[in-house]
Amino acid sequence: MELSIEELNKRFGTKSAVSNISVTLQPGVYGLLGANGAGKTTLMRMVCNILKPTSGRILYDGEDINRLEDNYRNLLGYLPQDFGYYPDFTAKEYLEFIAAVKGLEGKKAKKNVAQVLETVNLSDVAAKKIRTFSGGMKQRLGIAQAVINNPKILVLDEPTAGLDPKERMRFRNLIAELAKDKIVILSTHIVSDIDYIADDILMMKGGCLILNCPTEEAIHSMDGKVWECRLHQAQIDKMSERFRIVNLHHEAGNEVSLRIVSDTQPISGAVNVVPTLDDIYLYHFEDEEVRRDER
Ligand SMILES: Nc1ncnc2c1ncn2[C@@H]1O[C@H](COP(=O)(O)OP(=O)(O)OP(=O)(O)O)[C@@H](O)[C@H]1O
Repeated sequence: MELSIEELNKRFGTKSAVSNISVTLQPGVYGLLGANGAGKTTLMRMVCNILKPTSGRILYDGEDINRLEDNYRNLLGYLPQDFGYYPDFTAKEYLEFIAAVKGLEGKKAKKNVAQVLETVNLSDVAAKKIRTFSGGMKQRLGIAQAVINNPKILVLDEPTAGLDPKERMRFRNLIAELAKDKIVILSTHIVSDIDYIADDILMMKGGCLILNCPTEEAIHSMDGKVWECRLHQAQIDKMSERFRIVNLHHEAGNEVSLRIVSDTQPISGAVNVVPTLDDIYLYHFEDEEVRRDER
């Protein structure tokens, strides 16, 4: 199974939201990272064939997705950012409704509804109205509707927005479990959402794909660029003007320990440390709003 995105462009008037993206996806979890407005949603909507590209094409196993029509839709599961649910439906009613929309009927629909409720751990509350659900429960219901047809391609747009740390962890485990034999694309601007579960990192900036490689490789690309040092409180302002500070921790006696991303040693005495995904994000998005780990 292969999804090939070829020279994909999307313009809104004069605004280029997605610029010339080419990437081939195979089963695995792809973490789509980028700041707000980077073009993640636009790319995902094109992958789901909801939005037509200005130019370029997307092929599923060599066939243009436009030609596959309903067959392609049946392969897809999509959790949009603004996932709309019906507050007066129970979880079960809602999933039965989605199953019908997706063309599942009778016993098959019943079986799949029960199965996905189990998978997302909502069986106990299947008969409760969605309006009584917490944010995390609603997001899990969102995942359930996306996977009800056992899709080959699962597209999740900012699926952890509004979740508390415990829900985020549960969510990560759920995705890892669901990802088998699927192409999963998960967009986020929160690095920790994809830490551990993304096999590959796709990083977007200003509509362009600026990084496309296995997560391990992306992390190793930062080898020798992440530093730690201890400084006096009074030196911090100067350092933060000159360098990208990933982390800052106040120690005893007016000392501060700093984690810095820099191509060269920022200050004598600074030592190289093992990089993380957070460091990569900051390295590439120094000029933009940085929303890192919200654990
Ligand atoms: N329908 C539209 N009309 C005009 N401009 C649009 C439209 N949709 C998106 N854009 C613009 O395209 C750019 C990319 O938007 P997109 O929503 O894809 O980014 P994103 O990375 O998903 O950001 P976010 O995390 O905020 O959702 C933004 O500048 C946005 O304002």
